[in-house]
Amino acid sequence: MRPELSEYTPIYSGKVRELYEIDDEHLLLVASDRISAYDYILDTPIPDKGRVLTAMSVFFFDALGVPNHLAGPADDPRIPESVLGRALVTRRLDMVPVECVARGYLTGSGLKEYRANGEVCGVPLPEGLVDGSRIDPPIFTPATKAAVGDHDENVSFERVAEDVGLELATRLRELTLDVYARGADIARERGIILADTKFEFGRSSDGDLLLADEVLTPDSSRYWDGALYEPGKALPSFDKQIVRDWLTKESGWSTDAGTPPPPLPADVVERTRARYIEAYERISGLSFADWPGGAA
Ligand SMILES: CCOC(=O)Cn1cc(-c2ncnc(N)c2C#N)cn1
Repeated sequence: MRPELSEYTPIYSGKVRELYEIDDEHLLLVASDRISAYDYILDTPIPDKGRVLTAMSVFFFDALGVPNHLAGPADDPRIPESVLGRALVTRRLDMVPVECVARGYLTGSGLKEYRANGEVCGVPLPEGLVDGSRIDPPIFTPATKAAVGDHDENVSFERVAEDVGLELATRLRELTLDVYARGADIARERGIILADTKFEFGRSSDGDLLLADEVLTPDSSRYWDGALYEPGKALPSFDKQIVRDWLTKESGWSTDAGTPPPPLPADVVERTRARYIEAYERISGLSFADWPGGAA
C-alpha cells in the first residue's frame, strides 16, 4: 500500500516541480505536467511530461554513473500512486548554491553576453561566433539561483570561488563539464543536440559531493534536433517549438501582449507530448510504455 502525497510535508515549489520531505534523510522530487513558455507557466498541462522528464533523469543518472542523490528506484514503495512515474526518492543534501551551467553551443543569455563583450561568465571566446555556434571545448558558465520567476544571474568562475571556495569551485567546473560532455555525446549519437544544461550539486551528510536535481532534461537543457542544426540559424527547441510557434503565429497572442498566453489546443498538446516521448525513446533506446505510472 503506497502512502498518500498528503502524508509528506511540502518544502519547495518551483515553476514546474515540487519537493516534499519524506523523513529526515529523504525527499520526494516531483515533476509536474506543467510547461513554461516565454516565462509564463501555461494554463494547459502536457500529459506525461512529468513522467517523461523523470524517465530521462533516471536514464542519465544510470548512464553517466556519477555519484548522485537518487535513493530508490522509479517504483520505490515510498512514492505515492498519484505521482508514480513522475517522482523520485532522493537523499536530502546540503545544496551548493550554484547553478552549474555547461555550454557547448552559443545562444540565449550566453550569446547576449558574448555580443556585448566577447566573453561569457568571464570566459573569452573567439571572434565571429553567431547564434548556434559550437563552443569547443564546452565552457562552464555558472549562475546564481534567482527567486522563482526571475532569471538566474550569470557569474564568473572567480565569483563562484569567492562564494564556495576555490577547491569546490574547481570540482564543480570539472564535474559539470565532464558530465555535460558525456551526456551530450550520448544524445548526439542519437541525433539530438544538448546545446547547454544546468546541474545542481549537494553534499551528503558524510561529505560526498553528489549530482542532484534533474539531469539533462529538456527543462534543464536546450534540446535541438541534430538533423536541423546549422550555425547562425535560430535553432528551434526540440520540445517547445510547437507550443512557441502556435502561441506566436496562430493564437493571436504575442510576447508583448502583456497578458498571459491562451490555453493550448488539443493537437498542440498531443504533438508536444509526442515530442517529449520521442526525445526520451531516441536518447534512451527504451520504450516509454515501460515506464511506471500513467493512465490506470
Ligand atoms: C523543486 C525542485 O528543486 C529545485 O528546483 C532545487 N532544489 C533541490 C533541492 C534539494 N535539497 C536537498 N536535497 C536534494 N537532493 C535536493 C534536490 N534535488 C532543493 N531545491
